[in-house]
Amino acid sequence: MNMIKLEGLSKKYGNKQALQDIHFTVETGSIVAVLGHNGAGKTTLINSIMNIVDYEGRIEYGFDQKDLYKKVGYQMQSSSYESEAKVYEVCKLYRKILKSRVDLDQLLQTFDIAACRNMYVKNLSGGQRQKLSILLTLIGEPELIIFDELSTGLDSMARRQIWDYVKQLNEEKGVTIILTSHFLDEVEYLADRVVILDKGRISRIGDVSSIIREEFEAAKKIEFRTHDREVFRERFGSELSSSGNLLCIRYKEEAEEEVYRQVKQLGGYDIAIRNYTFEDAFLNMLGYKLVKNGEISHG
Ligand SMILES: Nc1ncnc2c1ncn2[C@@H]1O[C@H](COP(=O)(O)OP(=O)(O)OP(=O)(O)O)[C@@H](O)[C@H]1O
Repeated sequence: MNMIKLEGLSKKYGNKQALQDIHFTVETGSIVAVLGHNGAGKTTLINSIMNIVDYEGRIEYGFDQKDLYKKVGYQMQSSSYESEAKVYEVCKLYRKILKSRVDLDQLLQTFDIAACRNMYVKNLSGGQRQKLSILLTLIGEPELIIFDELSTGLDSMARRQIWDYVKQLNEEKGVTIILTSHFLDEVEYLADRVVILDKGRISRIGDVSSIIREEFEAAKKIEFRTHDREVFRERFGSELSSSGNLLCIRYKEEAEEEVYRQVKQLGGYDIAIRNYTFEDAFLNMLGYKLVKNGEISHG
């Protein structure tokens, strides 16, 4: 069953074509990541789904469209709730507006911010604010939650924690999730399916695992250090690449033992055999490069 179906979605701001002919579906119970560099059209796509901007094309919902704001929880990039208010007051306000009966104390405990209930929102740390903004999307007990840049600005501990909350919500409560992201590790950890936007168009769509398989077939990689790169360059030619201090050889799975033996024999050390990741696939297919924190930009 589909939660969302987009057919020929396009959006222009003046002369600027922000989205062009977007087609895809979001299955109920799935996690779909929309990935793309700055300005690729991610927020415009989400705003169209939320009916916040006008657009051309068609969006079908797996529920009555008049219930959009009841069925969908939307965590926006910049939190719009009142930062001069206290945490518990904001939660109560949301519960009242959404006519919800959800147990706020329990939610605050789940998100590990019960101790902050009487603090002003403006005094929360970045991670606590982010947790609060996720908590607020849950008050209406939505069937679909949209996270726009789920973990931007968080440290690595807080990111992991937030990812686990999101996974739990999806697995235990069956909530459908759409998230936009710049982060490949986040997409690989969370998403069943990924939609890659490039300048307002879909450049690739598919399951995370099939994208990796399609990009690398049955290849794996062996990474290692060496004091003599030249000898490896001569032996492995174009199958050899380097990343910082490491050398990497791409090989077909059946050649594993032989490649390992040769790397050792030629003086490779700190040897590790790895599967290709979504990050490898993404960089390979689009010529993106990684910048700080694993964020992506056009190479
Ligand atoms: N209100 C607007 N008026 C004019 N142009 C806009 C407007 N909003 C977005 N754009 C343009 O549309 C394109 C897509 O923007 P959008 O914000 O959807 O991208 P994004 O992928 O969410 O980017 P980011 O990762 O930086 O948030 C960009 O070129 C942007 O400059």
